[in-house]
Amino acid sequence: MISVEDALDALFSLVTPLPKEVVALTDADGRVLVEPVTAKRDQPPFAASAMDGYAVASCAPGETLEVIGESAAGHRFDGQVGPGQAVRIFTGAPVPGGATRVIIQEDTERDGDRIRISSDPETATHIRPAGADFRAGFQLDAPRRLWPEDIALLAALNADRVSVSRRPRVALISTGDELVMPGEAPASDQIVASNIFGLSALFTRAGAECRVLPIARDSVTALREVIGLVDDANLVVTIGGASVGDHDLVAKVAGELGLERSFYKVAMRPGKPLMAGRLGGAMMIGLPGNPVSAMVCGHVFVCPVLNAMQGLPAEPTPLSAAPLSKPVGPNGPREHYMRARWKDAGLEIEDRQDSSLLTVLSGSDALVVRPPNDGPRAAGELVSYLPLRRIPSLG
Ligand SMILES: Nc1nc2c(c(=O)[nH]1)N[C@H]1C(S)=C(S)[C@@H](COP(=O)(O)OP(=O)(O)OC[C@H]3O[C@@H](n4cnc5c(N)ncnc54)[C@H](O)[C@@H]3O)O[C@H]1N2
Ligand code: MOO
Repeated sequence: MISVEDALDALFSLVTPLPKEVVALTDADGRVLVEPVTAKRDQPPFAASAMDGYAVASCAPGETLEVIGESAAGHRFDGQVGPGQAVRIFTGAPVPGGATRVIIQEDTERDGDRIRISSDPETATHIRPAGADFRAGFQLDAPRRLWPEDIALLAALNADRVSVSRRPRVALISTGDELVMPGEAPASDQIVASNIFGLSALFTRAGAECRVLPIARDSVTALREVIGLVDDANLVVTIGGASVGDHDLVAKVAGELGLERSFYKVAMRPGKPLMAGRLGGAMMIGLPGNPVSAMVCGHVFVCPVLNAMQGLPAEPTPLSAAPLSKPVGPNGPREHYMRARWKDAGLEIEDRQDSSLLTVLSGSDALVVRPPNDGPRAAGELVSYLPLRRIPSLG
């Protein structure tokens, strides 16, 4: 058995980065930008008003000024504003020459073409200088995964098309006589295949294009046939059949088909019977069948591999630190990824850690990572964790 760290290194050494492609900005969310994008002009391109009000050269509390024109967003006022004068202005409009500040309209009283400044106007200038957001030459660096906020920035940079990594093509294969697809009627000794759907959702979020192949039944012929359906995948992920039972055929069949095995078995919990190698032109990762094991390995191994394929740095999924809200006993010899949820400003490790419990995983906020042979930990002690849910605004 090798450590999680060594397994990740071995996986990264099997990765071939994918070529780039150009996509419309509307298709770029979640993709990995591989070429930097540079601003060709300042934003805002002119000094702009931050408020609705009046642009003035100067004014004193209680003074009366003459309104000589209007500057609206998209319609600048071309003249100059001088002492004793004001230009009606709206949020986002260019500030006219000569103006030093914008008086918000709440601090004025309008009477025909004159305004009277209140006795106590706000002192802020309410002017956004040209280039306050970015200057011509500003660069959005690559490689980076594009989030909605980056898409907004790219649009502001006037990029309608961007260079991103091609999506890794992932073929997902479930194995087992006991499995039926969701929606089908299971026999009394069958269950519904769940892993591929969770994994496919996870990998799609990691930028992959997933193809779910038919379930491979527990026979050499069936498994060979389904593996034969993999055509242009960059990564083949099998689920189940990885352990030592009589019906666990993945290692045997993949070996017969020419798998150059990199490693088998990792000192972690859950996820011990993980296998990886190169099969023809693709990388192969054999995940354990237990649903929680498969998902945990998806987070710990497959997502970093997909990131590296897309040109991101070959790095483990970053961990954070938080206090425990309840004590936990000592850990065994394998690195343990324990399901936990936020409680009382800390992480509470779930009592039930069996790797078949999807209800526990689905209700968890984090995987607390316990190093091999870690001692007991008291409430309040800091532990490392891998966050499972990252965007609170999405629920
Ligand atoms: N004698 C030993 N037995 C086991 C060991 C061991 O070291 N020695 N390791 C255990 C561990 S740890 C795990 S994890 C499992 C992994 O087994 P496999 O990868 O061979 O998986 P299966 O036996 O095919 O299935 C395990 C479990 O998961 C269910 N399953 C499988 N595929 C799916 C799917 N797509 N969706 C939902 N559920 C699935 C399957 O029905 C089984 O219940 O081995 C232990 N045994
Ligand atoms: O270690 Mo196995 O991956 O369930 O629980």
